[in-house]
Amino acid sequence: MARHLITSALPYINGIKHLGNMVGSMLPADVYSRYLRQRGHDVLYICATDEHGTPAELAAKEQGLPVAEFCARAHDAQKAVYDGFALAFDYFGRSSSRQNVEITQHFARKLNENGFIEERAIRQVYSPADGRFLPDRYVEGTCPHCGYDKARGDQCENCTRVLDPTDLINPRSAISGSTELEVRETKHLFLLQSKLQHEVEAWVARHEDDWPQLASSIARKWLTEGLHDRAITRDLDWGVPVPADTWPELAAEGKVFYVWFDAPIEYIGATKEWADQDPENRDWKAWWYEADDTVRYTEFMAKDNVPFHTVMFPATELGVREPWKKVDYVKAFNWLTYYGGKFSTSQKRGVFTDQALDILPADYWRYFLIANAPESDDSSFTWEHFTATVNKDLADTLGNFVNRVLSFSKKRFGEEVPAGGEPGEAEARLGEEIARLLAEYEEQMEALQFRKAAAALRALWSAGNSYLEEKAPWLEIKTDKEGAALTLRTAMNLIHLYAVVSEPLIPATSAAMRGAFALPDDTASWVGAEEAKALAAVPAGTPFTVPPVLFAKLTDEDLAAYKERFGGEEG
Ligand SMILES: Nc1ncnc2c1ncn2[C@@H]1O[C@H](COP(=O)(O)OP(=O)(O)OP(=O)(O)O)[C@@H](O)[C@H]1O
Ligand SMILES: [Zn+2]
Repeated sequence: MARHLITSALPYINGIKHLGNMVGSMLPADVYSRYLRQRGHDVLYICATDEHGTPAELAAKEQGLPVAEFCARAHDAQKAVYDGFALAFDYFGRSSSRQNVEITQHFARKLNENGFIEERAIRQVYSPADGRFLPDRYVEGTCPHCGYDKARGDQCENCTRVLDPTDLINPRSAISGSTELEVRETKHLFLLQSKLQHEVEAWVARHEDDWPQLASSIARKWLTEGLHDRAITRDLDWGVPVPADTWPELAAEGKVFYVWFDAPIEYIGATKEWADQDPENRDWKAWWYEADDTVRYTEFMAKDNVPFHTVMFPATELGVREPWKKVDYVKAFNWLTYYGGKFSTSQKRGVFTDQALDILPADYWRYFLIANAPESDDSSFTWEHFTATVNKDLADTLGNFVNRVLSFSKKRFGEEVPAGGEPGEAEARLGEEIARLLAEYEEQMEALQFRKAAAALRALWSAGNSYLEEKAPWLEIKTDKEGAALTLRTAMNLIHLYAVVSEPLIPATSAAMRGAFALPDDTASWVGAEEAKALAAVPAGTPFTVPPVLFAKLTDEDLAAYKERFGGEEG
C-alpha cells in the first residue's frame, strides 16, 4: 500500500466551469483517486476554489456583492456541481481560508530570510478619481500590439499577448472609467526566481523523464527562456495580506500577495483545512512535510497551468528551504475544444458543467470525457460524437447487456441466480480474455493513460456481449436448460465484475449494477486476474433484481435539441 497525494488545478472562483475545465483537471484526478482507493491505497484527494485576484473583485462588483460574500456563494455553487459530478474529494477548500493565509505568509517570511524576496519600487497606474492604484484588469485601454481597444491591463483578449497596465494606450479605469490616470512609484515585493534558476533546473532534470512529454517540454521551454523575478504583491483589498511583522510599511499600505503566489500554496492550505476539521485523526503535515519517501504526489492540470506547477511553485518550495513535498508526477492535458473552437467562460461558448447535469446524469459525461480526454492532442467535443458514444458504448454495449441478462434470467429462472452445470470451454476462454483485458485496464490506469484505460474497460464490456452472442442462451434454453443457466450465471458474474471495475469512471451506474445482487457481505473492491477469471463471485441462489434502464438511448431529436440549445458547428 502506498500513500497517494492527489491535487487538481484549482478552479477559479468567478463562475461555473465548463466541460474543458472538468476533463482537464478534476475529473481525471477523481477517476485516478477512485481507482487507487479501490486497489487499497491510502489516498488523499485535495482541491479548492482559487479565490483571490482582480477577476474575483470585478465579478463581485458586477453582482453588487462584497467580494467575500461573492466568493462564499460562488464556492458553494461550484461545490454543488462537483457533488453532482460525483467528484470524491477528501476536501474541497478555499484559497481565502485562514489556513492558506498562515502558510502563505510563512512561505513569504522564509523566502525573505533566505534572500529570495526583495522590495523594489515600480511604476504603476494610479487613479486619483478612484483613490487607488489600478493593477491588472483594473485598467483597460488599447493594445499596443494589435490596436484592440478593450485590452485589459494583464492581457489582450484579441491577440492574447500578456501586458502590463502601463503598456496600454489611452488607459482608463475599469472601476470609474476615469481617464485621468497617472503613473506613480510604489513598492512591491519581488520573488527572485532568477536566483533559483539552477536549482529548479536540477530538480526538473531529476524528474522530467518520468513526466509525460507535454509536461516536461513546457517546463524545459520555460527554463530555457529563463526564470524572471516577479512581483508577488498587489494593491488590492482581497488577498493574503503581506505580514506586518516582516514588512510593516507594505502591510500598512494594504498590500496583498498576488494570486499566483498563494494559489498553489492552497494545496497545502486545503490539506490543513481538512485536518483542522478532525485534528485527532488527521495529520496534514504527514502528507506535506518530510514526506518525500512516504508519499507519491500526482498533480492534474491542463497545459496552461504547467509552468506554474513544474517551475514556479517548485521554485517557491525550493526557496523556502524546508522539506515541503514537491510533485512527483505532473499529468498534463491539452485542450478540449467545442467543435474545434475554444470553450470560453467569458463568451459562454460550449457546455457548462451545471447545464450538463441538467441534461443527463454525471456518468454519461464522466465516461465520454474520460474516453476522449485530450491527452496526446486537443480533442473536440461535438454533440454528434457525444450522442453516438453514449448510444454505442453505454446504452448498447454495457446497459443493454446488463438488462438483457437480468431480465431474461428472471423470466426463465426466477429471481435468483440460476446454477447450471460446470463451466466449459467457452467460459474458460472468456475467463482468459477477461483476465487479459483487466490486466490491460490496470496497466493503463497505473500509467494514467485515461483514453486507453477507457478503451480497455469498453473491451471488457464487449467481451461480455461476444460471449452472450456465442452462447445465445435464448436459443440454448430450448435444448439445454442447464447450459442456458450456466451462461446466465456467468454473465451475471460479469455484471458484478463490471460493477467493481467500472466504478472509477461511472460510480452511480456501478452502484446500481452491484446493488442488483443481494450479496450479504459484498465488499469486493477489486479482483485479481485469477479471481476474475473464475467469474464466481456471485454464487447460484443469490437473489437479484433487474435495475431500471442504466443508460437511455439518445435520439435524433435529442441531438437536434442539444445543437439548437448550445449551437453546433458555427458556435
Ligand atoms: N478547454 C480546456 N480543456 C482542458 N482543460 C482546460 C480547458 N480550459 C481550462 N482548462 C483547465 O481547467 C483548469 C481550471 O481552470 P480555471 O478555473 O483557471 O479556468 P481557466 O483556465 O481560466 O479557463 P477558462 O478561461 O476557459 O474558464 C485548469 O487546469 C485549466 O488549465
Ligand atoms: Zn492585442
